[in-house]
Amino acid sequence: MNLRDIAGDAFPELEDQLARSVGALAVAGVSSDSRKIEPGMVFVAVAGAKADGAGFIADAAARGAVVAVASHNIDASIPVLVANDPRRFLSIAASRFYGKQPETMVAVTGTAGKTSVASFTRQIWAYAGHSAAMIGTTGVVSPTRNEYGSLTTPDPVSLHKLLFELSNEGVTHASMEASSHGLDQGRLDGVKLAAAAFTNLGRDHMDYHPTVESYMAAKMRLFDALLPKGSPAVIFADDAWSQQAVEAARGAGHDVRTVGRKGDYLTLKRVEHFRHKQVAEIHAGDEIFEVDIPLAGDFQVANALVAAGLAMSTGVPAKVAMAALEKLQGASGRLELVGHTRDGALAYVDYAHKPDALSNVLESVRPFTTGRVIVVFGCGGDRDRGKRPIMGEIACRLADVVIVTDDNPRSEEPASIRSEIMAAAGCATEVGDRAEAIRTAVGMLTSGDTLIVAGKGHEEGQTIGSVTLPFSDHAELRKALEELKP
Ligand SMILES: CC(=O)N[C@H]1[C@@H](OP(=O)(O)OP(=O)(O)OC[C@H]2O[C@@H](n3ccc(=O)[nH]c3=O)[C@H](O)[C@@H]2O)O[C@H](CO)[C@@H](O)[C@@H]1O[C@H](C)C(=O)N[C@@H](C)C(=O)N[C@H](CCC(=O)O)C(=O)O
Ligand SMILES: Nc1ncnc2c1ncn2[C@@H]1O[C@H](COP(=O)(O)OP(=O)(O)OP(=O)(O)O)[C@@H](O)[C@H]1O
Ligand SMILES: N[C@H](CCC[C@H](N)C(=O)O)C(=O)O
Ligand SMILES: [Mg+2]
Repeated sequence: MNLRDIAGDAFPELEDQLARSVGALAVAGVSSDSRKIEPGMVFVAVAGAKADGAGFIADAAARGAVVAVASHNIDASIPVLVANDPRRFLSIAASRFYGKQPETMVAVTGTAGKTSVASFTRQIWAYAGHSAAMIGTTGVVSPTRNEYGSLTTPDPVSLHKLLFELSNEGVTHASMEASSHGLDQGRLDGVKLAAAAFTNLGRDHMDYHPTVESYMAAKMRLFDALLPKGSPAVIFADDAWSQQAVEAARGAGHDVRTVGRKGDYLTLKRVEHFRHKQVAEIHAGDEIFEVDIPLAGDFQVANALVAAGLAMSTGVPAKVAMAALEKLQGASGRLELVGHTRDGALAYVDYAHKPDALSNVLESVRPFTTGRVIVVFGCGGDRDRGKRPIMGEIACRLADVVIVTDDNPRSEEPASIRSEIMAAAGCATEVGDRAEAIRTAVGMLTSGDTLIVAGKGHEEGQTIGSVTLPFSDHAELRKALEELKP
């Protein structure tokens, strides 16, 4: 492949530059990280949060890059092409270089529920007989893979390499999470979407997005910049931001399909909560279904509806999608029942690490808790500080017992993170060591209580400073429950 081939016709500003001999250069790959450059590759210089890629062109050239792409002209030993938006160039070039992706791809955005929706969509497709994969916070799941991941939306080069591989492995359907960082940084540009979805909007990532409006605008890029005009846009109807999402999707010319109590594509008429399942009456056009969803938590019904909407919008009949909901497995660490005490108190791991998620999960378990709701949680270091007191207040308002502990303090002083939470959590006890906090909570459990260990979900480490030590809420919770048994 030559440079002209991987740029295609998406960059009018490059046409003259590519018409010269540089356009015919054979290209061995593309990367925005000079440390990953191998001979013959294109280096794309992007300005990031920590560094400016333009400062690494010399390093890339020394490692064998044949050409660089940047936002402005820079003197270098290799030709430098000037593109309006190097991040977009990176994504489009990666998609053209790898050239293949599963035929049916969907993406879901929203503050909470992305991983669950992506996972449920994969499960519904698989139930309908398709070879299906999901890509998200918990990693990659496909008929042949179950790999742990680090980013919710991978960087464009890793993403397109992965899509190429999945496609070669026979995967025809793939669902992915579109994080606001991913959308803002154009990581999904070049993915050919058949449908897209929105779950909800709450406070998150205020360290990255200056205002909630700009956070919403980043999410809406999924509809106004990525989804091809006229495609199905599945929108959860019962969130405070639903109407705005509907308007954004309609404005972009999409086929809007709302789901939820106020939904018109899938309408939730009634839901009964049981300890480990919920029975929902769902209307799909003229058809009425009574569905046993084998998961706890109101929010899982919302996620199941969004996933069913995506599956139906990509060809799965309503009847098959509804039958698949009865077989759903929760995504790892999302209100996941880990065990119980001898007298039946339940202990869950959950990934709530932002205010709305925490209030949702605490409210979800209340209906089936005859005793106390006990919560153990902390807040990550080097992340939005504003959410700390908000989460402290929510915990004390919605739980009966609150233990504040550490959750990936990263470069921050753990005690000062805890004290910012404690400032608004007068009811709480502070136990810094997370394993000890979990043991303390388990020791308090009596019949009818529910314990939620929130914030880390599927994570397998605790990052203190720059070191990540092995740590699993599941394992610590199981150990503590085991120790209790005589
Ligand atoms: C703030 C943020 O989103 N950073 C992401 C971003 O990095 P960046 O572009 O800002 O990079 P930078 O470190 O400033 O460097 C600028 C450029 O110089 C290059 N460089 C740097 C050093 C060098 O020697 N040579 C070189 O070429 C870098 O490769 C980069 O291209 O692009 C990188 C590649 O795509 C990501 O790995 C990186 O994720 C960091 C590790 C991260 O922690 N991101 C989190 C916040 C994130 O993206 N989270 C979301 C949402 C999570 C959720 O709520 O679900 C996610 O999608 O995971
Ligand atoms: N639809 C929803 N509404 C509100 N809260 C939810 C919803 N779905 C999930 N949650 C809460 O958010 C947590 C994370 O869920 P999930 O991993 O599916 O969301 P996510 O959007 O992928 O989150 P992240 O951005 O952290 O990857 C759950 O453990 C639960 O506490
Ligand atoms: N994708 C999110 C996950 C946060 C999970 C929580 N355990 C924390 O470390 O804050 C982030 O990196 O901000
Ligand atoms: Mg996720």
